[in-house]
Amino acid sequence: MTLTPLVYWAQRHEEIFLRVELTDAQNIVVDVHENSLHFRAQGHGAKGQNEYDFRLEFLLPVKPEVTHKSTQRQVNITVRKEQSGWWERLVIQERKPAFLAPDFDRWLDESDAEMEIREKVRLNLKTGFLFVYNLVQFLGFSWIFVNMTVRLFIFGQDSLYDTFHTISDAMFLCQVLAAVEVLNAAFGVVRSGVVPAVIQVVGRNFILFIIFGSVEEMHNKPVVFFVFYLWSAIEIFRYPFYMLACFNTEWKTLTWLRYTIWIPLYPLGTLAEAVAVIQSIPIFDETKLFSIPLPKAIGTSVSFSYILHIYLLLMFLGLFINLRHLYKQRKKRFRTKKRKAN
Ligand SMILES: CCCCCCCCCCCCC[C@@H](O)CC(=O)SCCNC(=O)CCNC(=O)[C@H](O)C(C)(C)COP(=O)(O)OP(=O)(O)OC[C@H]1O[C@@H](n2cnc3c(N)ncnc32)[C@H](O)[C@@H]1OP(=O)(O)O
Repeated sequence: MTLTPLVYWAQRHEEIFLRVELTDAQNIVVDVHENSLHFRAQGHGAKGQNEYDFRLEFLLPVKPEVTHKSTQRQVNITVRKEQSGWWERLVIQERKPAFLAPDFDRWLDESDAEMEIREKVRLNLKTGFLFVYNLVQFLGFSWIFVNMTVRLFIFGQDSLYDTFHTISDAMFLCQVLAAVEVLNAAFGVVRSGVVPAVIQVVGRNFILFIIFGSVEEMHNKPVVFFVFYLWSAIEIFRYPFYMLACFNTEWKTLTWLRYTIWIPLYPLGTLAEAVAVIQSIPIFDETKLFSIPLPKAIGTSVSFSYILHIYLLLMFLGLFINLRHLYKQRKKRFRTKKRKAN
């Protein structure tokens, strides 16, 4: 005897979902023809182990291709609508068949489904934007790192003296773009802390634009090489890690590198930046660049080097905040991974 199983349904603008209440279904046949669907299978349904069968005459045309997946408890069928849109009911007859009921687990009304579409579009746009941003930064920092490495091999120590002239344009571009990371954190585009991102971006750009960019005497100092090399050494791992994260993918070695090599690089990078600041102090004193003029009664001007002394203190505060942040991120990442593995 052929029986009818219970069938639950829900829809989206593009597709129809059917859930057939049959456990351990076998020999499943689902035929879709113009407006109709015919299902046949053996399994355990409301009337025990038997052959179950049903037919639906859809309200509007559907595409002939159909996908179905059988789990231990049910058979899930997805049918694609011929034209995107919202159906006022599933079947052509106004009285719905007795075996058919709404699938409240998947049920959305039209406005909820539209919101779901908008959310999907928003997510796709966000992923696309982040992927392109990370790709551009990866290419920029890779160019910097490879260029500096090749020049070091070819010109040896001499290459330390002309880093600014050969690399600074690319570094300016990458570091200006890095301001996006502060905005991403501030507007919740990514789950980063705003304070660590501000410290990172403002800290580096201060060194790049004020200490190196505006003081010509700093351009041919070897410290530029060390600062640029240490900055780019982390970024050639960090950005590809983010690129994979955009697609919820990861490569274990890359994840390990992203969350580990900051341990030596961050203190070394801060040290190199501090050396640059210290080397620039006498130059600022001498040239009076950026000095703050005072009223005649008090004196001539306050040298920018006072600000630099304060900045040196801020650097170590910033270093502490970001080391703590990176340590927490590392612990969170590897703890979650271990838990998932157990
Ligand atoms: C206004 C007052 C300013 C005062 C300034 C004072 C100056 C202080 C100076 C301090 C010294 C600075 C020294 C420094 O410049 C030296 C160096 O950089 S040396 C080189 C070594 N450096 C590093 O290793 C640091 C590299 N930078 C970073 O790691 C980040 O910039 C940092 C903000 C420090 C941390 O990153 P974040 O908070 O984003 O952590 P995660 O990477 O774990 O990300 C969290 C989650 O967000 C996702 N995410 C983040 N960004 C993206 C992206 N672009 N695309 C896609 N996804 C992204 C990420 O996947 C994580 O997701 P989940 O939680 O799901 O895993």
